[in-house]
Amino acid sequence: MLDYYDALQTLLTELALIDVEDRPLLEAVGLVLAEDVMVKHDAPLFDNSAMDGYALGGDVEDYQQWHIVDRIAAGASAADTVLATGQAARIFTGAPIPRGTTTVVLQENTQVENGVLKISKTVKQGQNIRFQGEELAKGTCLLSAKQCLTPAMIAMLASQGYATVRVFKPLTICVFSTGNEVLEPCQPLVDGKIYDANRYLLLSWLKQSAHQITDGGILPDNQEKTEQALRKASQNFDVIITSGGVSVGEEDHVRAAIEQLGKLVFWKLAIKPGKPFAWGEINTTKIFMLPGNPVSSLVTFQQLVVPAIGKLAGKTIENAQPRSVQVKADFSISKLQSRREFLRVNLISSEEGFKAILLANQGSAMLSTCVKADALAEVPPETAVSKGDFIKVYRLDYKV
Ligand SMILES: Nc1nc2c(c(=O)[nH]1)N[C@H]1C(S)=C(S)[C@@H](COP(=O)(O)OP(=O)(O)OC[C@H]3O[C@@H](n4cnc5c(N)ncnc54)[C@H](O)[C@@H]3O)O[C@H]1N2
Ligand code: MOO
Repeated sequence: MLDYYDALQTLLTELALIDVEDRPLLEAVGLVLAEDVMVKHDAPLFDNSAMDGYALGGDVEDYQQWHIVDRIAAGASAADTVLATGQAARIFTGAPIPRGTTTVVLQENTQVENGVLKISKTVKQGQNIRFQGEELAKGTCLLSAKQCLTPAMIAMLASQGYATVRVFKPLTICVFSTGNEVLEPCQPLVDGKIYDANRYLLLSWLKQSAHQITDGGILPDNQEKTEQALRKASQNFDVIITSGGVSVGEEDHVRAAIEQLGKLVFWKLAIKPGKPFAWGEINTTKIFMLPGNPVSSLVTFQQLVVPAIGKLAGKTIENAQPRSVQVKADFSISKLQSRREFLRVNLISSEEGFKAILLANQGSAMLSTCVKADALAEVPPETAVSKGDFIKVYRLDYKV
């Protein structure tokens, strides 16, 4: 059986797609930046006031009162004003400070009578001024390539006057369920049949991403129809994801179909749940085949396919890795397992930091535990856990 981290490394090393395009900022969030972006303008753009108040000219310790000579609002220019010693200008947050300003005093700490300003609290030189370039200097790197664009990055690009940004193209992804037993939730329930959970899990998860997601429906347990549907999908999509029919049963047709159509890699992963997992290619289309049990689908999707999609979407191997944090176990496990376990846990905040509480019902078909869980706690093979041990958890945050 293959170790989880070896499987992850193989996927992240082997997979890459590289189409790029320029997109308006608001159509780029969640996509991966294709090139480094430089600081076009110093930030702040010009020396400006951090507060509503008064800009003061001259040495603040020497003076008790100032003559107000100007009023500068945000958006106005201060180019024509020079404050001499003993002069002040009414000023607002974000407004450019005039030349000669040595400090800005808060309006709450002032009194004005007949155009003369008095200050009720000691002020220091250089207070409440945001200086040009103190945050970012023109010509330095603003954002480095191959990271996923967050709303903060989009805001940063806008603040630098970028209207478009070069990103890796969104992926087109098609999701299928498989199996004669699987029904749509709108269909009447018949003996021996079950309602589809996996396709709804994967589609709703993926639809939160910036990629283009298509519902491929349910494939019957029929070799010819499975092959037909996958051949057609491979002509239209970058990525195909299936669930079910991947293990060793006679009615498991997906693997056989991919073997006919392209290249198949089948893994027995040393993880629980999620042992049978396959991936492959039909021409340039990448295919991921998840095990049918819903929790096995969820675990392999989060721990392997989400990182693989990240890499295909342009991320570096490092940025595509799933992120774990260390928390204290609030449970013990003495029975050793040969496979690495991903257990559904709640994370509870305590005085010693976050603790992982093990949920009941860890069976690989028990989806209700996923509804309650905050994270997947990892227990390495042949490892016991004692209450208070630090363990790795992967948050169940449904990100792509
Ligand atoms: N002889 C063996 N049998 C099984 C093995 C094995 O190694 N030897 N592995 C077991 C493990 S572990 C898993 S996980 C499952 C995975 O099997 P498949 O990927 O072939 O999945 P199916 O057999 O099609 O289905 C398994 C299970 O999940 C239900 N299912 C399938 N699709 C859906 C769906 N869209 N929504 C909800 N539930 C679904 C299906 O009805 C089955 O109950 O194989 C074990 N067997
Ligand atoms: O490993 Mo399977 O995924 O136990 O259900």
